Amino acid sequence: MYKVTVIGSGNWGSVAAKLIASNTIKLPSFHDEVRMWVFEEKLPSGEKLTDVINKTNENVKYLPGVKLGKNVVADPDLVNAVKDANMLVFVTPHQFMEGICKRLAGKIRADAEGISLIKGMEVKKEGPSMISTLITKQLGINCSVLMGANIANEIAMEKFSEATVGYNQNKSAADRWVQLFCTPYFNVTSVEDVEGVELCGTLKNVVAIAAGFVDGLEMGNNTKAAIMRIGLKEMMAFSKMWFPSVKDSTFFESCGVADLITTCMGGRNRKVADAYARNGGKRSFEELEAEMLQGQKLQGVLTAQEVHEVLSDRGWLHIFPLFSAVHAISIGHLPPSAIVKISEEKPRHVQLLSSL
Ligand SMILES: NC(=O)c1ccc[n+]([C@@H]2O[C@H](COP(=O)([O-])OP(=O)(O)OC[C@H]3O[C@@H](n4cnc5c(N)ncnc54)[C@H](O)[C@@H]3O)[C@@H](O)[C@H]2O)c1
Ligand SMILES: O=P(O)(O)OC[C@H](O)CO
Repeated sequence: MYKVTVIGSGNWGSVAAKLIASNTIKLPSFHDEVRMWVFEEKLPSGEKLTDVINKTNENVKYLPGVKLGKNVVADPDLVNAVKDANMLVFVTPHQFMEGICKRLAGKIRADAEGISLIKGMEVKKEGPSMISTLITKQLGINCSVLMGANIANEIAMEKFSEATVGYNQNKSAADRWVQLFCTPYFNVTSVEDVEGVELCGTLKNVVAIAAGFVDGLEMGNNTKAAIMRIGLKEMMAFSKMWFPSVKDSTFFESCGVADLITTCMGGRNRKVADAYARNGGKRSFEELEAEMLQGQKLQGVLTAQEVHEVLSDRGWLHIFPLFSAVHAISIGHLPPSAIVKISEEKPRHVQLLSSL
């Protein structure tokens, strides 16, 4: 029997728990109960978020108005939440994963399998390191990934979308994850390319920030399409430079071009970057994030910084003018309008990218 714990309970974490719970209750090889670890916090009412989720079956802070399923049990104790589980679903903002893995090391079942829904990476001396790698190294478990064109609120309303599971070798684990997540409105397929899938999900957040700048400057659809096209080229080039095994075909799955489109049209990174540009860069991302997202977290600004670190370390910044501009603008070194200045570098940029 398989027992599932979801580690994380933000906007996407809550929707993931709902999707999974709708399946575990029907599939005989899974325990009905889905445990969801909650980073505990007090609500303005003075009540604890975990208590309210368990009382109302709703994550009133991160996914208000949506029932999670009676078989979802919120648990504020991380170690207790994972102790019986052999299928671990990781879905927190990426900056918290190092600490979470440290707390989980030695505390999980020996036969556990993991899947990461987290869009983000870490910076190591040798270059970018993916969150699935962090999980595998720190916890000693196999870790697949699930990414896609997945704005959580739309999936919570059961509107049709697709996602991609990325796996390395372990196809039977991938099949089990597909079975666990698939519903009539959430169509999941798998590809043997963990890094490719995870890099798509991670890097599209940087392009989404660029798309938000374009919207905030009211530059129109053609400019936004150009930014998305250049962004996709940089995503592919960056991925293949660091991970040569990444497959071109992965970029045409839901995790690739489809996620890039949805995130540049309707995501949180786009929304906050739009506000940043409208304010002429005078209000920081931190301030806008806190005001506009009410506890939800942006990943794009931090990822742009991480991308900048690994590229500058290698002297490769000039090959990635869009990624570089997003970072420089988001820390206030360039004005938002600099996002289209990359076109001036076009001949060199195109030449460099096509030589990769
Ligand atoms: N929301 C979406 O539409 C969506 C869709 C696909 C993927 N994702 C990805 O899923 C991941 C999780 O995003 P989300 O939308 O579920 O979260 P979120 O941004 O909605 O919420 C932030 C979460 O972080 C928690 N948190 C705050 N401080 C913490 C700490 N110190 N330690 C641990 N947790 C802390 C909060 O309790 C909350 O659960 C991210 O990588 C995101 O890119 C999100
Ligand atoms: O709202 P964002 O910008 O974090 O994007 C959400 C998802 O990643 C879209 O697939």
